[in-house]
Amino acid sequence: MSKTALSVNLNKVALLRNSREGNFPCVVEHAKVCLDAGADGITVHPRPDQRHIRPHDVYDLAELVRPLDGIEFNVEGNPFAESLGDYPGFIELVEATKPDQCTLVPDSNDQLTSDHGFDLTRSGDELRPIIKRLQDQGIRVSLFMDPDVEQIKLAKAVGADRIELYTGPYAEAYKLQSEQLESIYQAHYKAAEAANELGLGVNAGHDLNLDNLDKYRGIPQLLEVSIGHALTVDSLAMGMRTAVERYRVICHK
Ligand SMILES: CC(=O)[C@@H](O)[C@H](O)COP(=O)(O)O
Ligand SMILES: NCC(=O)COP(=O)(O)O
Repeated sequence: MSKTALSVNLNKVALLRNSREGNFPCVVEHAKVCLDAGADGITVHPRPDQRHIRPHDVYDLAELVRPLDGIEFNVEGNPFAESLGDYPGFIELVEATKPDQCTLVPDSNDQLTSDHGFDLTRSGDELRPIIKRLQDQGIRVSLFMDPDVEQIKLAKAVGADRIELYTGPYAEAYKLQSEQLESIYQAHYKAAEAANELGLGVNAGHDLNLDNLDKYRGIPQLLEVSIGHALTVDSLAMGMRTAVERYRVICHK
């Protein structure tokens, strides 16, 4: 099994920082801790309401990661998110910071968190020029998708480089050890197989943790997982360096 890149999502470090004036905890300093501990990349999800990641975080992290060989910066968000206050609009922010990868996510501004993939039968035509516009600037484009083979075929048709499989329902089924766990896992397995056959890279994320990650690594040719919420909670108990090392061991075995 080839290694899976671990991209640490720092949204929740920013959430804690935003709960007081000032810059404590510092997002960039925690990115350095994660990278020193062996993370393969950093992910952020700048939302228009700036509940956690703010535009300057994206600039700061792009500057930190850019010179680091083999380390990637992944910026996730709603491609149709418009400017709001000093939030410049998602695509504008991505174009200004030029991350290695941009993961487009169909989130509305009022969502608590990301909870579904794209329906490309509805948004595919709108996404196609956005995908090309980012790719023309050297940015790899990934689409946040549910494990639906027909939708995965549309992701290829609109020109995506990769998909990110939304693992929320898998994580929930794993936590409950529900009867649906194996069927959900098989749906992800089949979606990844279809993506690989189409030449789409496979990423995954949302609610992955130290319990459910090992099983999920059985997904074929899983290139990257982005993990933030559970890893940050784990960091409260064991420290961020140890937490990242624990996730890295699973990702790289
Ligand atoms: C797309 C996804 O599942 C996560 O990348 C997302 O960043 C979670 O967003 P919150 O951290 O705002 O819940
Ligand atoms: N794309 C998933 C991500 O970046 C982090 O999701 P979570 O681990 O915070 O649920």
